[in-house]
Amino acid sequence: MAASEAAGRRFFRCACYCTENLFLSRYRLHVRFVGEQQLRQDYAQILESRGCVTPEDFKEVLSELELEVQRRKQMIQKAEERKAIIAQLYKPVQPRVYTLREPFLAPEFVAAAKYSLTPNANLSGLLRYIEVISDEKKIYRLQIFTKDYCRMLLQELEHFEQSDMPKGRPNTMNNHGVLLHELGLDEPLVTPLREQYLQPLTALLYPDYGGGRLDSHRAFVVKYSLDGDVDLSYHYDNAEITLNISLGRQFAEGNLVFGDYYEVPKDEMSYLELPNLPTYGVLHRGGQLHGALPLESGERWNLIIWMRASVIRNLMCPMCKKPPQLVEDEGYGDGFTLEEGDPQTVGLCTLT
Ligand SMILES: O=C(O)CCC(=O)C(=O)O
Ligand SMILES: [Fe+2]
Repeated sequence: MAASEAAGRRFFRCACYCTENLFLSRYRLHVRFVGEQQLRQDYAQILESRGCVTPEDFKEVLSELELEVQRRKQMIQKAEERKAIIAQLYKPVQPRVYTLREPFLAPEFVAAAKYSLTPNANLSGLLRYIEVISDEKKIYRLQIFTKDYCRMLLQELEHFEQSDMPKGRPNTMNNHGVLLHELGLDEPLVTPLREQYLQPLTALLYPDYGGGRLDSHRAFVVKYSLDGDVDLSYHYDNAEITLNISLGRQFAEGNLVFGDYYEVPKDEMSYLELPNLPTYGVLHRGGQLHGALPLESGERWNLIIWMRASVIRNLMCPMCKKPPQLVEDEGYGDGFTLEEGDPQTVGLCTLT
């Protein structure tokens, strides 16, 4: 895919990527960071309450944040370099998994998508095919892949993980996993999955959240193990709608936890715990607060698809909650678009 183009359109990210939602894993805190003074002013108290007490502790936080900002600024260029190297040198062990075929999908999922495409399809009709986990939280579950496909995909992902290919981090909070677009799985696999099978469902399930107007995504696999990431802090996603598919392997615990939608005041939080069922996917709104409890044994691999609708996010970036300040990016970027006649100016990302 040419830089900044996907299906003939250009996608962008929001400039807040370099200043907002920086995650300090040691203190389990997301912060905004533009400089030392602002950091002290905004976070000294909460950081102290979480154990950042000595001047050295604070210095460490500062250098960690400066490093992360540098990483983010260079990310676009690095991602393009990695993609080019992988395309040229990586030899898949399971080439079949790269191109979506209907037999890879669970029959109920195919039936739900086919039903949703019929002229009189409606929500109550669709709910005959999928499980409602929470009506109020709008969380749904259904089998997505066959067992065989999950096994083949895991074999491919593990082969890639063990190869000496360059690898990016799946997101700002997970350290272990695979970015699907870097591996070349976007165009032949995730895009048709989203367009032909997922969007018919999300159009009925989430009409007010862009479910019928999805036009890009970011897909990645997260891996949890006792010697890597074991859990995931509470957060919301940079997505309108998320699909989280459990791929396996053998594991104990590591349940997902869902709280309320991000706009709901904190003292009213209600929690829902959900085990990971291999081959099944959980659909939720990106703004639904969630996290993952600690894994107790084994390895847990989940495929996460952050689905995006530019018509929604162009009005407000879900991360900084302001109109997006557009910055050039590669591929689907973070899903923002610039429509013709749009008065917004485009900032160029400073690659330092
Ligand atoms: O651990 C999981 O399965 C959830 C991952 C997740 O929420 C995310 O990557 O946004
Ligand atoms: Fe998430």
